[in-house]
Amino acid sequence: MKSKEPRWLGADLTQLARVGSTNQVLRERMRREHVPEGAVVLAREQTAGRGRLGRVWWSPPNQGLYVSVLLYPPRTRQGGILSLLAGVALTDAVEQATGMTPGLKWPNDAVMGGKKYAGILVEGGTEPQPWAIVGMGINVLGTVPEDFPHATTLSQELGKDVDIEGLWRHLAKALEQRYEQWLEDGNAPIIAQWKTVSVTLGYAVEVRTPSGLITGIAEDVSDDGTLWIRQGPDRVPVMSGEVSLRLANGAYAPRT
Ligand SMILES: O=C(O)CCCC[C@@H]1SC[C@@H]2NC(=O)N[C@@H]21
Repeated sequence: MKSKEPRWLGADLTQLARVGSTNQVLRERMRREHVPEGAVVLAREQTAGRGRLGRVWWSPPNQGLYVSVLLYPPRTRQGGILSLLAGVALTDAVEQATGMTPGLKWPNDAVMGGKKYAGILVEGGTEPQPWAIVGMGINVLGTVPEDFPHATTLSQELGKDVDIEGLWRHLAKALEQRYEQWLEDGNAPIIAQWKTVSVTLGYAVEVRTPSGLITGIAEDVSDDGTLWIRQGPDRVPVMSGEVSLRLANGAYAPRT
């Protein structure tokens, strides 16, 4: 995909040294005033970074890219696809910034060397119009503490430092391009790209879903973002959940 300067994403940019959560900063501003689409909040450190499922996102100072972007997806479109879209854009950006192609584990864990280096949290609503805050936390520099054995940083995997500002420039462009591609062409090209970097399809998996544990072979992701698990003659759809991949020894890799 051709790389060009973002035209609207980041035109409204708030850069902060230390915040609780960039998603929260953007949400609070939305409660006070109309915020334009493409508004960005970037921080060098988060003290209460939010992860999926109520977890805390480790966000030490000057080591990561902690960013939230506001989008107003059209009412007629499935906003649920945005977390997969953000994963695809992040992969584009890391590839452009480092020359390495990382992977994506469904729905949107960004992985390199079998470990998670970034996470995506999309929070949204429908009033007064559909909105989505796409929050991305990327472990860029240094190493992760030992109590996160399944996490990593980009520099740890690459064996050299990665420029956080440069990575952000690539990410802003990629996110704008993928979002515009989605507005113009729909879900299919995003899902097709997601599949090319999938570290899920073809694996034996265990998926923790709101309605229980599902095991089987991850067979497909349909254009609406649903993961399909093969269980013998049956195919089971999974709309949301956390995937663990089965390892060679038969155990499931703990969720990242
Ligand atoms: O659990 C996950 O994998 C998602 C982590 C998302 C973390 C990012 S950091 C920037 C933004 N602000 C937050 O509070 N969370 C997201």
